[in-house]
Amino acid sequence: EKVKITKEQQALMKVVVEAYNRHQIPQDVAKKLLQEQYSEEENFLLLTEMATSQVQVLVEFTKNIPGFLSLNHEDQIALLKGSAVEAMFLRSAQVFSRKMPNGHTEVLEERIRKSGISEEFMTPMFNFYKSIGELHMMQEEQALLTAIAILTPDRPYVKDQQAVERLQEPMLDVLRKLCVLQHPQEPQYFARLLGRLTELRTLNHYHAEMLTSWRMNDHKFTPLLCEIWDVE
Ligand SMILES: CC(C)c1onc(-c2c(Cl)cccc2Cl)c1COc1ccc2cc(-c3cccc(C(=O)O)c3)sc2c1
Repeated sequence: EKVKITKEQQALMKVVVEAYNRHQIPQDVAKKLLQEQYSEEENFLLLTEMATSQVQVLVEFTKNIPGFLSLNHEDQIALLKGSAVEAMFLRSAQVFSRKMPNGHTEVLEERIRKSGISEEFMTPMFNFYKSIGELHMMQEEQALLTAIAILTPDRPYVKDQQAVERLQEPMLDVLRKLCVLQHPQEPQYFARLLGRLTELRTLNHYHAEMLTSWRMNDHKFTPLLCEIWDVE
């Protein structure tokens, strides 16, 4: 049957996409990736600064997701803590797939590869970046997929999962319709996007180990990252 995005679905998408585009890492912060030198220490410090800036951006974006601020306050925190790493993988993946004009892509890869992350995490991490790049996602899809990842009901410590489901479902609905309308030649496209969310869950586990090994080598994080990742 003819798929049609309703007026209210258009409005929901508009709010999410505008919030996604409005809240970005400040360009002077992103530009540092190109300027500073390349020691493992310098790479780690730069990536820590990017992640800290990204978490601030993520909090502002999340506050603009319709209904999020009406959730139970503890659940809001649980959703942010539970999705931060996934949202940052999605965000940094877009840097790779966007093929940044001013060489951010190579520089970011170089810095991630030389920041004290052990080899075993590089493969799954860069496989994910590659699989996102191959989707050539539109910004509407990126914004909605990030909102859907944040609104995952079964994160640890979420009390009212139904309330989160009620916010996530309309996002999934409009993303499904958008995929059908934008990728008519690829009926499985929506399923491929959701498959990325499953891949992100596995990256959470790798990331927890990355944090442990950084801490074992006495790497320091910022207070915001310590809070969101429950370290120190
Ligand atoms: C604490 C730090 C060492 C760390 O620990 N784990 C991770 C991580 C790594 Cl490695 C990979 C994936 C996820 C995480 Cl969470 C990180 C670094 O996380 C980040 C997070 C977001 C961004 C956005 C960027 C970026 C660049 C240019 C342009 C833009 C742009 O949006 O224009 C964004 S770089 C960047 C680095």
